[in-house]
Amino acid sequence: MAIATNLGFPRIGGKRELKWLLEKYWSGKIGAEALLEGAAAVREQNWQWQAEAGITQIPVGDFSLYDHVLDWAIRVGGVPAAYQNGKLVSHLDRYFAMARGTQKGADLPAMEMTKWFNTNYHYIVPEWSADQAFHLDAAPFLEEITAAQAVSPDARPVVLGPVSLLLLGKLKGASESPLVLLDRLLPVYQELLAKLNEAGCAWVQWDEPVLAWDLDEATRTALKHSLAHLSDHFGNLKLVLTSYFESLRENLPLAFELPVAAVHLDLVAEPGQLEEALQHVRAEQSLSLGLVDGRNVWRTDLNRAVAFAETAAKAVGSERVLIGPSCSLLHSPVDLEAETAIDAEVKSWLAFSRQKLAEIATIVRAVNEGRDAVANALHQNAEAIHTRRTSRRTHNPVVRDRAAAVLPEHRRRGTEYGTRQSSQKKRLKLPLLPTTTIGSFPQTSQVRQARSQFRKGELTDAEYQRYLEQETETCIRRQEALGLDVLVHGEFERNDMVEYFGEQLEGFVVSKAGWVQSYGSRCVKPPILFGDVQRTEPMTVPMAKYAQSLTDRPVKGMLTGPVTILCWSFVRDDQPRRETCEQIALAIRDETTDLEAAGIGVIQIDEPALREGLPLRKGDQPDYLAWAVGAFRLASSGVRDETQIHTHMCYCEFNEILPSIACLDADVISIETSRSQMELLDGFGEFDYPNEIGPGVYDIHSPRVPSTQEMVQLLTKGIDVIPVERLWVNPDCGLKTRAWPEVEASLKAMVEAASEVRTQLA
Ligand SMILES: CN1c2c(nc(N)[nH]c2=O)NC[C@@H]1CNc1ccc(C(=O)N[C@@H](CCC(=O)N[C@@H](CCC(=O)N[C@@H](CCC(=O)O)C(=O)O)C(=O)O)C(=O)O)cc1
Ligand SMILES: N[C@@H](CCS)C(=O)O
Ligand SMILES: [Zn+2]
Repeated sequence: MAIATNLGFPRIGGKRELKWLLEKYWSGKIGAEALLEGAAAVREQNWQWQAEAGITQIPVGDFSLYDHVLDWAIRVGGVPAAYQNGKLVSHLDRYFAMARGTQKGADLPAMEMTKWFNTNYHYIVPEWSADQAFHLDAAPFLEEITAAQAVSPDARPVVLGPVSLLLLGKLKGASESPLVLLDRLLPVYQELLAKLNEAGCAWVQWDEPVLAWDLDEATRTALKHSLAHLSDHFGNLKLVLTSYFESLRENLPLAFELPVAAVHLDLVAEPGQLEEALQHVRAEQSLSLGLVDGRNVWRTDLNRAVAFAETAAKAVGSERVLIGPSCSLLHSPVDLEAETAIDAEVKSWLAFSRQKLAEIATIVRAVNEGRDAVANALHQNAEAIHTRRTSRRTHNPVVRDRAAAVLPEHRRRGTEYGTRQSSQKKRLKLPLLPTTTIGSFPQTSQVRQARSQFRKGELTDAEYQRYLEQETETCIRRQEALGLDVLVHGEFERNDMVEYFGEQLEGFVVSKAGWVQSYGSRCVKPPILFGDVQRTEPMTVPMAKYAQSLTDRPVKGMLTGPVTILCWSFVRDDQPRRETCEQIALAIRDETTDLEAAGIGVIQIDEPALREGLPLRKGDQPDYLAWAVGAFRLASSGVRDETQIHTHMCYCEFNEILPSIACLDADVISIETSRSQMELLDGFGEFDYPNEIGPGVYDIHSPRVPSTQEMVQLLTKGIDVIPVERLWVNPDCGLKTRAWPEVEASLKAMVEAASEVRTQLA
């Protein structure tokens, strides 16, 4: 009998219960007990939903109060020395100090956060030390297992394997790989396996997501070594080795060689790997088939999925087949049933997490009981798949003709950067080291509430517009008073920098409650890109014009770039991403040229997700970079020389893609650098980045107000690397998550720092 499994469920809760609990706890409105009780209720609900849907092996340990990588760092004793501070009294104080920093009692920054593979989820980067000692700290995990077993006896613990855990972290103060710590870490995993045996677990999900990467010999050896070493301690446990987001490719033979009871295949990333897996699966091994897309929202083609499952079952026997999603459902919204406003036709094409569970159960029944047992479900599914495939809404000839007519000159500015720079200098008349910000200003609860009231009809369109204009005007006046050189309108009208555009572009629908965790309590609601994309009217021009009408200083037009809109949306899977990106680029190009025509002289096109979209395998990267850069250039190059194009990037290591960043040919790029004390900028210097750069001089992720002097030092460092006439002064990223008092204080210090450095240079 094939088994229904799941690799992980969204932890934020159907109504973002965990978000509200966390934020209340952080603001002191509730205590630890209420937080933990509330979190346990969300976890329990998740298990119930999964069990009711017919999932036998429900995951346990996938839930987290903030981040599962942080949980595992702590479970193996990886609390950096600074956080072993006696002033952090409780386990929770320490946990959240590591996740978010603290200024209560101890003064500690947050640990580094970065992207989880190629997703928009961010994890906390474990910090290992050369003298790292490990010990098992898994009591809460074991308690969770007991609680899950009460819901479903075959609950399956999710363990982040030792090789991935080490490699996802950084070994501080050493140039060696964190894998040098592996032998010290393995006894902790050995102890954990003993506890899982004691708990009566049968299967364990052994996540080694690094298998999705190109692996060097050291990592391959580490995987072999770790599992060979631990296999003596498996006892009754059966390990399913899991990786996701990519096919296993050349790592596939290695995965099946390892002493594991099953290997998981992300068959959404690459269906073709099933055939190869059937060649390598050993007689005693099972196959875990990731047939339901865990990170997108489309209904699974069940007839096709069942055919795959049947092929596997025929080859190895259905008792050796596990069926599940391609990856954890962490990256999917919770429940499509909550969506009462999505267009009925599009809704019939969608499946969120709860619907995906039902799909898994249907595939399993089809394999175990025969297709007839689920004939209705298969029939309905086939109809939905057919209407989606043939709908006119997914094929707009006007859009397709326009995309087909794009010529190389549409991706080139009229002249070289040097010529443009002099036209822009003449027009903008900016001082040396111009100061600016990245776009958003605080999204206060009043701003969000006004939007919420407008949506509920409690504010009229005119009232809401007036409110937004007032906020914008206040923001402009504050920037003028601070003495910033290039202003922004503040983005008060935007719920999110991608969803806002999804709401306005044809080819998208937006959900009401399709939240996905981005980091900690912060969530995003990716718009759903189902069809051909077209702009029906200007999206940002009226607000940009209004903001510019308030001041003599230049106000930057603010757009999100095509690659970022693509990466942060749920994107159609019926055509190559490059084609979809090209359509978005054309829509943004229209907006760019309309902003220019409206008199906006500086236009920023944000591309913070350019790096995130990079394929995990090196061999696939050049192709992606070529079309992604091409899309940005298509979006940005329809303007005249004197119109200055900015771009912005954050949350990533840029150095490996520097040549592509230079190819974007933006006149100015602002980048996140302050957390690395401008180290990132060294790459730009060494590479001899040709255009202007604004390295972030302060970290916007923390409420801490930086001093003028520290920013003077950072700028001085910047001048060592980049010619001063090409340097800009700005924060790391937008200020939407911050509060006004700290924003004003920080920007005041930033403007002072720029002016002090100008004086030093005069
Ligand atoms: C730059 N980042 C972004 C990423 N991805 C995006 N799609 N967008 C990004 O900006 N990835 C990388 C980073 C991740 N960073 C962040 C930072 C901040 C957030 C965030 O603050 N998210 C908000 C939700 C934002 C939103 O869409 N809000 C809506 C709905 C607001 C809401 O909940 N309204 C309540 C009432 C609120 C009240 O009364 O106060 C309601 O309707 O019930 C809006 O503004 O209209 C969050 O809260 O998590 C995300 C990623
Ligand atoms: N313009 C956006 C970019 C965030 S990456 C902002 O300022 O929030
Ligand atoms: Zn940013």
